[in-house]
Amino acid sequence: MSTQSQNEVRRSIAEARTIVVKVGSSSLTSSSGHLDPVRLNGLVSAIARTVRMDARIVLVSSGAIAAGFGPLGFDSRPTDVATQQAAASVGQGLLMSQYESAFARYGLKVGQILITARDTIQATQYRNVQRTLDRLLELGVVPIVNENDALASNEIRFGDNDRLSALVANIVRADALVLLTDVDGLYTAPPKEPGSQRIPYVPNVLDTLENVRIGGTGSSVGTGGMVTKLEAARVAAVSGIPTVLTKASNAGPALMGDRVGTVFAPIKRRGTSRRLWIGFAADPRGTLVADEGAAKAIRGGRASLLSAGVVGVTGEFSAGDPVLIVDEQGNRLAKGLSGFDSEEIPQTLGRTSAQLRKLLGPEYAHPLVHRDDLVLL
Ligand SMILES: Nc1ncnc2c1ncn2[C@@H]1O[C@H](COP(=O)(O)OP(=O)(O)O)[C@@H](O)[C@H]1O
Ligand SMILES: N[C@@H](CCC(=O)OP(=O)(O)O)C(=O)O
Repeated sequence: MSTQSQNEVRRSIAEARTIVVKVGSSSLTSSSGHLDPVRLNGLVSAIARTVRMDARIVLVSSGAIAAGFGPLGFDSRPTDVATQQAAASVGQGLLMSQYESAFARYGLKVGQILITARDTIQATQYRNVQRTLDRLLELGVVPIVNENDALASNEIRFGDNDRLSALVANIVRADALVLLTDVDGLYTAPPKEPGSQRIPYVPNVLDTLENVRIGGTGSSVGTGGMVTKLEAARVAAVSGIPTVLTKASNAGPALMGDRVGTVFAPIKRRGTSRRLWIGFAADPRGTLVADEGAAKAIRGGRASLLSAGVVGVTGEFSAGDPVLIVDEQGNRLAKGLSGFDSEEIPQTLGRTSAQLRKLLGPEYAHPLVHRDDLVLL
């Protein structure tokens, strides 16, 4: 895919039909960390204007914990997981109630979707989330997504909503991702540092960003800082989706394609939702080790992984489960869906399809990972 100019990327955002807008806690709260209705209303007004111009918007909104800790009598955002979960449980309803009345002023309905990381990992759940989001959009509803903080277990929590928003952009096959935060884009260093400058355009977010220093959160309420926003922009870029990162008060101009914030160009053409799930969301259940020849074929693209080129297997999984494919040095090559149960694999290793047919029967004469089920990393 040839590199697009900044203007082209901004125009594609202005013309996007389906857009995922992510807003961070720091953009919805006052300096004391409590939910700020003025900021929330400003965002809703920008989104409503875009929806009126026939766009479909999914809003990924943080802010449940921020909305909940005040009513529970805490002075500041809690730091332990159990109290954060309790605050999110109280705050999520309050957050939705504010969104519901703010969008109602523009005649728009909202629908709440709370997602855990597991919902993006398991294929059936992923499709379920996809079906609900698609239907809400068809019905003209603005889906409002947050991580299901009250239930998310600590080990596999997103924690921030940045990466979740990039996965949601994949799920709804979005044309653009808009990341709204408390700074106007990516800077050459954390913006509080004197001399740091905004970077208006990143043509390839996979390149090392030379002379850019990325730091964590700048507020007492934000979670991932710039690190997770860049991860989100990377996932979007390799999924064929352009991203604009800017401050929440610039939501309107960003959605119009104006030169605010930082835009990240898409790098690859958009894959199918299923391949994107395999590549980004699926949690590998085991590992297959490819020999030198197979590793080369896989790196070249469009090759299946045959049992003849596999020298090792670890993990317990069933046919259809996601697996990681590595070379003999342990370098990650690809993710794919296994064609066999893990316990069937040892007897197939090193054998050609003809040998498998003869030794084990015709049902074994197929690739270990078919190329349609394989995504390069
Ligand atoms: N190079 C950088 N450019 C811009 N912001 C940066 C950079 N490094 C760190 N940051 C910090 O990232 C913060 C935004 O992330 P975060 O606080 O998690 O916000 P949100 O709540 O919107 O997710 C900014 O306030 C800023 O202090
Ligand atoms: N899901 C949490 C969001 C956690 C968080 O602070 O995320 P972010 O502001 O996007 O870095 C909440 O609603 O409070």
